[in-house]
This record gives sequence, structure tokens and C-alpha cells, in this order.
Amino acid sequence: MSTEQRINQQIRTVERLLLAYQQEEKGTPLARFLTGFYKRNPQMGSKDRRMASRLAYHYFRIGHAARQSEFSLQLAIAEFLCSADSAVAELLLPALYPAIQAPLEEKIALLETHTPFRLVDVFPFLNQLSSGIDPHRFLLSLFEQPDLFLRLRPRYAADVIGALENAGIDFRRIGDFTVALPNGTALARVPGLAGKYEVQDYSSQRTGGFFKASRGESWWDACAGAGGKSLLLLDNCPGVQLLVSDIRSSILRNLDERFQAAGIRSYRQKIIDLTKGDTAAVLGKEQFDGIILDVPCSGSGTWGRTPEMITAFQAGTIQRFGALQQQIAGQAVKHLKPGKPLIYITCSVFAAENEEVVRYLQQHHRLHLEHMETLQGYDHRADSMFVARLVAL
Ligand SMILES: C[S@@+](CC[C@H](N)C(=O)[O-])C[C@H]1O[C@@H](n2cnc3c(N)ncnc32)[C@H](O)[C@@H]1O
Repeated sequence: MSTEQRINQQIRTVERLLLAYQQEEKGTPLARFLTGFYKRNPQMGSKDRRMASRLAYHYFRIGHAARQSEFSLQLAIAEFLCSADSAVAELLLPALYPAIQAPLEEKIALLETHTPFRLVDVFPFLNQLSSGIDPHRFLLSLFEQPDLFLRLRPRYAADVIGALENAGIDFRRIGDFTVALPNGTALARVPGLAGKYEVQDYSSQRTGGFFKASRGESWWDACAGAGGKSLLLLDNCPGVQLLVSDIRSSILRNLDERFQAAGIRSYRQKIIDLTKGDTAAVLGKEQFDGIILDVPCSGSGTWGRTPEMITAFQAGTIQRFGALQQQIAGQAVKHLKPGKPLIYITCSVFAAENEEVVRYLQQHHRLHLEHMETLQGYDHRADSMFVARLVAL
């Protein structure tokens, strides 16, 4: 088979794969779909699978841009933009291909001059961004996959760094307890690491700086999920009395496993749906010294990892999340002691889920805003998040 035939076959395979993906239930993560697709197509070898995954992810990174073009041209544009070397771009965009290693801005200018690609078409929700997000830099960050970040447990930080160095792993250190690695780094093969670190995005790690908890205080992680923020809290302040809750019992089982691996045994756990107005039925009159509220959200700050969401997402959903977050936060704050903090967190870049919810809480729930910040992931090849520290009056 000639190189050209091989490339055309790859393009057809990805087209077939993406057609099958469109038949899936809306919102199915691409990663999960790909696992199933490869199981159903065992004739695809590991090299074919790697190439198909790469092309599919790049296809989604250009969002809504150039969608009227031939499928093969859309793929070539995506490849040219998102990689430094591409047989597909070389075959289909031969005049542009020599510039594939040029800076991103230059590649965008070339594509806008010579193809139907327009940067403004990529992400249709730019006018809804939080004020702390730079729209241009955010857009450009969608074209690359964020790094994999580890949070090192304080007392094992030196062990982990030593083990990574011994294994010859390529990593970047950010501060004392954070390590960035290229995605796909096979950590399971490095001996002696179990229980000494958590996989946690860098921006997510930074939210810990807002907790400021003290030993002996009682805290409630009210949307605890698999426990990422709770573990961060307990690592920063081991003497805190913790209640974790979530609407889903299945996710709290994951939390239990992670807590067990981290050697944490002393905590309380409850199933609580914060959209129901009866938290008092579960919690009585219990009041906390601090509440972490890492609310369900659009996840738009993490779409560099799940670019399929850029096209799957419906604009109206932003307002729906905003309303849900207001309801959840309004319910949780009833259990906050006066003078104590609510830490409101999202992994969204939309104002309606961030500063607008903060404004609502100030106006309707007697909370004073101490500090809020958009954590711009694009500065660090990380996710973007929002965090606010509000204090009950
Ligand atoms: C952003 S995730 C939490 C992630 C987690 N804090 C971490 O750091 O790993 C949001 C969580 O809110 C939970 N949730 C969604 N709706 C809820 C509700 N009505 N009441 C309580 N929790 C809810 C979800 O099940 C999900 O686990």
C-alpha cells in the first residue's frame, strides 16, 4: 500500500469512528467510546488505535470551525494546528505543511488565509467567559492537551521525586508538592509510589490555598465526589474533623477507596441531595467551621482534556448550571457558622457559574466575599477553575 493510500485509509477509519460516536448518547466521553470501539474492532492494531485516537481528539479541538468543509480537510486543518508533524496535513495541505512547526499564531494566520478555518468559529461561548479569563489565550489552549499533574503528599514528596528521577521520567516541578508530567506517562511502572501522591490538576491543587482551615475545626465537603478536595484539605490540615457528602453513593465508594489508600480512617460520610430543601433532616442543626462546595458545573475549564464537549455543549446549559449552583449553595450555607468560610469552586470558565453565583450568594444569603479568583490553567498547561472564599455574616 502506498503512503497516500495508507493515509486515506486512516482518514476513512476516523470518519467511520466519528459517525459511530455520533450515534452514542449525548455527552458520552470520547475516551470511553474509544475503548468500546477498539474492543468491537479487534482488527485494529495498537498503532492504528493510537493514530485513530489522535486524529479524533484533534478533530474535536477545532470545535465549530471549518465544519462546512470536506471531512478530510477538517482533519488536515486540525492536524496542522494541533501537532508539529502530521502525514495527513502533509498530504492534504502541502503548501502550508512546511510551517507546521511555526508558532501557533502563525499557523492560525496561514489557515485563515488559505482555508475556511476561522479562529472565532472554534468556541461559540466566548462572550460568556468570566472576566478573569483571557479569551484569546483560552482559545489557543484548546489546541493542546493539558499536562498530567501529581500532588505529592507532604511527607513523601522527596520519595516521589527520587523515584521519578531513578525511573528516568521526564517531569517538571512546580513548587514543593506539585509535579507536571507529559500525558500518558506510565506511573504504574514506577516502583514505590503507591499512596504517596494524588493525581490532581494543578489549578485544583491551588484551590487548597483558599481553605485556611485550623486543627480541630469541623468541615463539610458537601459535593465531595471521589474526594479530591477533601484529601487536599486533610493533607494541608490533618487535624480537621471532616464530613463528606454527595448525591451519589457510587462516587462515595471511590472516595472510601482513595481515603483508605491514603491511610485516612477518621471521617463521617452521608448521602445528601442539596437540591432538596431538607438537609436539616440529615444534619439536624449541625453548623460547620468551613464548607467546601465544589459544585457540579459545565466543566468548561477542562475541555482541553475533553475537546468533544466543545461541540456537544448547548449554550442554554450554562444558565441551567448557574441556577442549580445557586440552589445547592443556598442550601449548604444554612449549615455555616457566622464568621466562617464557604469555599465555592467550579471548573468552569463561564461567568454565570462563577462570579454571578457569588453575587447571588452575597445578595440573598448574607455572605461577605473575602476573595475570588479565576485560576487560569493556560499559564501552566492545566485546567482553568474558579474559586471564591465567602464568609457568613
Ligand atoms: C465537581 S464534582 C466534585 C469533585 C470532587 N470535589 C473532587 O475534588 O474530586 C461535583 C459533585 O457534585 C455532586 N452533585 C451533583 N448534584 C448534587 C446535588 N444535588 N447534591 C449534592 N451533590 C451533588 C456530583 O455527584 C459530583 O460528585
